[in-house]
Amino acid sequence: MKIEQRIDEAVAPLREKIRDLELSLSQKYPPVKFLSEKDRKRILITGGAGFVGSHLTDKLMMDGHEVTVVDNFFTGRKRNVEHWIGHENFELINHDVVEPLYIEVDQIYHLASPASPPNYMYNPIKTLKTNTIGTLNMLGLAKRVGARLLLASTSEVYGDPEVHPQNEEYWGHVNPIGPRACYDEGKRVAETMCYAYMKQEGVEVRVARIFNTFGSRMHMNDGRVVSNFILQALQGEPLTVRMVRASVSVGTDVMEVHEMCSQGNPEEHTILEFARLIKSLVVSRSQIQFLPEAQDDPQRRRPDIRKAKMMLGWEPVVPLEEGLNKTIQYFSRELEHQANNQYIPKPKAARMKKGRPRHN
Ligand SMILES: O=C(O)[C@H]1O[C@H](OP(=O)(O)OP(=O)(O)OC[C@H]2O[C@@H](n3ccc(=O)[nH]c3=O)[C@H](O)[C@@H]2O)[C@H](O)[C@@H](O)[C@@H]1O
Repeated sequence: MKIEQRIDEAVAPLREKIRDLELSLSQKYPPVKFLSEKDRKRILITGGAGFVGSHLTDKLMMDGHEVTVVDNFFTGRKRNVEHWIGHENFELINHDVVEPLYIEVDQIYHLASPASPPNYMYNPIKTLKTNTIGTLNMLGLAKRVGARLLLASTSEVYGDPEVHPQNEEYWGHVNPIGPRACYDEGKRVAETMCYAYMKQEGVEVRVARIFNTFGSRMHMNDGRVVSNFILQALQGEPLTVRMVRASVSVGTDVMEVHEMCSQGNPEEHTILEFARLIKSLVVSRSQIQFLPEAQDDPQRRRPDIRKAKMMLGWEPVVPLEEGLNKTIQYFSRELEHQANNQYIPKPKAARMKKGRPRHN
């Protein structure tokens, strides 16, 4: 290898570092409203570096509040909130909610938990601990400091529903020992804990049962249907259809919730329709591949959002195709980012003298 080429290779990572440094020095934050001391809240978001949590962080920061994000980065990523790092209203703490947390806050948005089936099934005991011990810790904090707490729950509390569409009065149909139980039952007991703290200790609680979501900042390995299909279509791989049931979306709407509400897009589509739609939006040549159904996979789900509409005036505002197109753009950029980063020369292993390595 020529000497110039070797120098170039050695200097490339330094160039990259200088560029990052320059970027961080010239960093401008998104515009933030000014709130008086009286209106400004100190808000804790557990799981605030995740897909839904980071969008909520943006909304509350831009509204002018002080936001503390707590994340253990199992599925969350620093990249999702890096545009706020250094802002005087923002703090990022690497912490696992399974351990107690002692801080002063006015409101808690408790979102910490893996949410996609592959992620929550990866370590079911940890998923249970996060949703039970983690929720107890956050409710304990809410009680101590007099904060209001919102729990991000899930339509999975309905299990494989026998009632369609699902409203808040339906108690659900969950297999308590099946592969999804760590999440379904974990969230069910988390809801139970919220209402016990409300009744016994007077803690103000809110519960949002969020249905299947997709949007920017989803992890590439999330494994939920929309991100899987988009990535497969973009990479020309077969779209893996396991089920022909209904699914729903909330795009990236940030929701305001009071009391208990089911929230999602009541527009219902089969999984095959999603596969075909995504394939055509991506203009992909991918095939559609039919796989066997997963165990305990719910047959149909659709939220009845009448209560959310009546009490909060909430309804989804992002049309399906618009949400899908934005998500497609996001994943295309992610794939590009990944491909570009592959060209950065990896640091070479330290050269060793010939002979056996010594261990001191
Ligand atoms: O629906 C919900 O309420 C819940 O959505 C997800 O659960 P799920 O809908 O099972 O998530 P997906 O993995 O996106 O599955 C949706 C459907 O698509 C199918 N699917 C998934 C992935 C895939 O590659 N192919 C495929 O056909 C699944 O078998 C399933 O029938 C999350 O686990 C929950 O956090 C969320 O609340």
